Amino acid sequence: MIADPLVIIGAGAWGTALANAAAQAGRTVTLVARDPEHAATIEATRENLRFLPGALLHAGITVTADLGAAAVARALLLVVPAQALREVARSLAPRLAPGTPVVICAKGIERTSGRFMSDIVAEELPAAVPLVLSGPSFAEDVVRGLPTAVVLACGQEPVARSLAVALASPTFRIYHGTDVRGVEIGGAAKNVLAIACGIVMGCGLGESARAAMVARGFAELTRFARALGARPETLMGLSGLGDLVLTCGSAKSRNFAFGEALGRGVPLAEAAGGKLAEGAFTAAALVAMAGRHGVEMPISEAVAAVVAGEMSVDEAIGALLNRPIRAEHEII
Ligand SMILES: NC(=O)C1=CN([C@@H]2O[C@H](COP(=O)(O)OP(=O)(O)OC[C@H]3O[C@@H](n4cnc5c(N)ncnc54)[C@H](OP(=O)(O)O)[C@@H]3O)[C@@H](O)[C@H]2O)C=CC1
Ligand SMILES: O=C(CO)COP(=O)(O)O
Repeated sequence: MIADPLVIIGAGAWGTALANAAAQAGRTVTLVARDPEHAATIEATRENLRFLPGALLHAGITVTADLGAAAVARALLLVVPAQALREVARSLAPRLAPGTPVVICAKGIERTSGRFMSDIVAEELPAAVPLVLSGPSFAEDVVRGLPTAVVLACGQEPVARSLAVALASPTFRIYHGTDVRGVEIGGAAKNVLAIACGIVMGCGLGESARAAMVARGFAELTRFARALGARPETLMGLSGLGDLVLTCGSAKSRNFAFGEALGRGVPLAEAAGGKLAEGAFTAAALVAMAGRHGVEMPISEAVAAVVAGEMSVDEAIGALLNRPIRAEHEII
């Protein structure tokens, strides 16, 4: 597939890291920032001081604030927060050539509509070919060229395969697949579960509690995915288990760090420390969707209640610890 020029919308931490990874893979990359001043500073310093300091941009990357760059894109990466994705997709609609592959890199569910990111792209960019990229990948690792593996899913298998080849490198291994729903569920739900693990650690409940939380979190995420028609094996892969293990086990995760701060008693309004914790926005939508499908997600429900200010951290922990004793695989 011809993926040049590759246009990346969103010059935050992940957009910048992906720009470097794609340039390393040989792509011609344009990185589009929202703020012209931010774009000019990155272009001049070759560093994204605001979101990813300490990493130099690959020489082949052009930085701009002009969304019009999307008009010549042979492939486009959408790397803005999940709650901004619709607005950004809508503004791209008149600019994008029909049939352009649009890779969703945000991990979340739209709060106001309860829609997945691929549904939003289908609504706002009906002529595009939607793909979802997800998996264990901290921007600061990827931008340094540390190795990881992610998954790229598209309903059209040949598009997923050829774009994976176009964007991959030995240190940024991209597997491909067709289970778009499964891949996006993994990315969205793990953020909520990472908040739960952060709370556990912030409260000092210990590593055993965290491991139990990961396992029970994985159980509820798999139940949810199955009810929504995703393939269970997708959730056992990079976008489910892989990313869950990463973000539930590292304070480098903003979702985990947010939960950890809550667990330490930092007030809700300050716990994210000005950083993006996607799970805080996704939790309520995830739980509502689970409810509509008759799926029990007690950990996600507890996180949703805490981030909505409806339950204290102690009450949420108490509610989870005092659930009835059941057979391990009883809840469906
Ligand atoms: N960071 C990571 O390691 C990874 C992140 N992701 C996902 O990628 C997505 C983006 O995260 P990340 O890059 O880390 O976030 P950052 O907070 O680092 O950056 C967000 C970027 O989006 C821009 N933005 C915010 N709102 C809008 C809007 N309404 N219109 C246009 N641009 C907007 C911001 O621009 P401005 O500066 O002008 O506000 C900023 O450049 C999230 O869904 C995250 O879960 C996925 C994998 C890894
Ligand atoms: O998705 C990520 C790593 O795969 C990044 O996690 P955070 O958004 O929690 O930092």
